[in-house]
Amino acid sequence: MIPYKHEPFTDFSKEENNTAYLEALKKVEGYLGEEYPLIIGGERITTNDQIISYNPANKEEVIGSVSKANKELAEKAMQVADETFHTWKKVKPEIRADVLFKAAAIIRRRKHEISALLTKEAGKPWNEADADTAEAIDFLEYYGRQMLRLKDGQPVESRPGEFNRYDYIPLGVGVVISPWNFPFAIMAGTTVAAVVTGNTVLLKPASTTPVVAYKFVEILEEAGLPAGVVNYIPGSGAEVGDYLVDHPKTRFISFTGSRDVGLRINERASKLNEGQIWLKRVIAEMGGKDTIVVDKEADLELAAQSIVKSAFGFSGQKCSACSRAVIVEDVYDEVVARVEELTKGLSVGDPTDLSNFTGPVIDAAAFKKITSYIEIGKEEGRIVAGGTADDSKGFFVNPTVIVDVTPEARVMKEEIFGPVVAIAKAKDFDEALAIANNTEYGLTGAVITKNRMNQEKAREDFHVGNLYFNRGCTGAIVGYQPFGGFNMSGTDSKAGGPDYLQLHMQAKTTSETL
Ligand SMILES: NC(=O)c1ccc[n+]([C@@H]2O[C@H](COP(=O)([O-])OP(=O)(O)OC[C@H]3O[C@@H](n4cnc5c(N)ncnc54)[C@H](O)[C@@H]3O)[C@@H](O)[C@H]2O)c1
Ligand SMILES: N[C@@H](CCC=O)C(=O)O
Repeated sequence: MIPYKHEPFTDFSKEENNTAYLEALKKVEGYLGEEYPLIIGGERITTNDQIISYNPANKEEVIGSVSKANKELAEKAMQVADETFHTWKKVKPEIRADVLFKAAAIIRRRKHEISALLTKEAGKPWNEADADTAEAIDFLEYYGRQMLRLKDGQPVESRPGEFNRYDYIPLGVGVVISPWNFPFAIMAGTTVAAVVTGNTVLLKPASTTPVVAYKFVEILEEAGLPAGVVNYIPGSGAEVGDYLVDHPKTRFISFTGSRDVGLRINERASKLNEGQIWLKRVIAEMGGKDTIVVDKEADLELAAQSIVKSAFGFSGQKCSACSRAVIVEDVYDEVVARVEELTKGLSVGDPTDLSNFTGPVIDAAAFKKITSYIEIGKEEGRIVAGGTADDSKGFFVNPTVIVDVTPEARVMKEEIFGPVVAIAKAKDFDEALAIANNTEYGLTGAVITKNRMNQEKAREDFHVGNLYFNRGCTGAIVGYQPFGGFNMSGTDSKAGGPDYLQLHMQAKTTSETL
């Protein structure tokens, strides 16, 4: 087994990669508008009620129509997953891991096609789509290897005349609920973590990006995953989501999405339903209001570049995005001026065109929410770049910089999830850190400083799950920067980290008297 190493990103300045991506876009365009059934126990089920997936850069373009599960079909999927659990849990961990390695190999071969589908379905620019696909490969390779490490449990002590063991066994049926913003990586990572540990899965992808999730389930089948281990059941969060979260046979829920839905799931999952004989486990990765702090002793060009890239990459639609910057007053004007200049140089447009830095936001609801926050920002601060939007063809919002806001401003405290960054001034580094900590979230943060003492202060006191020094606050790599946050950012489950798989298993102690 070769050691884990993360999947390299594609260099699109190379002619051959550029050509390959354009060909992949053509391939995807060749299958736009197709219909996709549910997959329950390997059976394809087509429903009259359909979810239509649109291209957010071109509202007229249908990516695909996907059958929509209702409560009855969710119940059928639950029965299948529950039955399949009894056979899948007996399959050796090595074989389960092999399915992941094979799936990684298939995705590697179809890498640009998957990424091109992300460009069309989620509006991801080439580099962002490429990173999403690479991260999915990383999850498969990393979790496969982690399972091989954990398959014989952990060592414990034994006294003379005694043989003690500490093993991990699977939990049961897991409901995996994934978001649209990493529609391949997070959907795939959360699914395979559950699968490789011996559980069966009901996969409910986000309704705006269900087609790429269907392609993933097909890849798992091709890799040899038995029918019924992963069941593909797109549907309404309110109907299918609530039904499965409440279901007495649900053993755990792996959710990634917004704070409000995460809280709802956590609350419902805590209630005992008739026939339920366990406490449901909830893994919840939720929102963020992530800050880059700029110290007075800092590389100011690096600071501005980091803010702009982390705020506006994929139109700020990352839980890790820099949606607030706090800059020490000595360097405030200089950094703000450079952020303004860089932002004004960004091009926004159809992400199929490599020359556009960023594309649309995901849908009409996101467009409305983000533009209404821009209006709030006009009252709370001063807009120095962007502030405009256009939804005539797709949902385009220009990267927006709001400066001179107070730490208590709504644009400084609430997750906007779009290309909007709010900037506040602090009198010194300590005040900057206090402002950075004044949200209910605690996901990512970055500090740009050359002052070692301030860096160490931040290492201790900046209360976020992922803290970065002298770089931006997005782009965690599986196995290198395990990802997850504190407080309202979720259960800090650290996807892509050494403790993640254990969340999908329970430990069993056996003790034999010799
Ligand atoms: N912390 C992380 O790792 C992480 C990663 C990606 C995204 N996010 C967060 O996700 C959010 C954006 O994603 P989104 O808009 O898809 O989030 P969302 O909460 O609207 O939806 C997430 C998923 O939950 C489902 N859902 C909705 N209502 C439900 C219910 N009542 N019961 C069960 N499921 C339900 C949706 O259909 C979707 O599949 C942002 O807040 C972002 O910060 C967090
Ligand atoms: N893991 C990603 C963010 C995932 C949430 O949107 C990052 O580190 O940028």
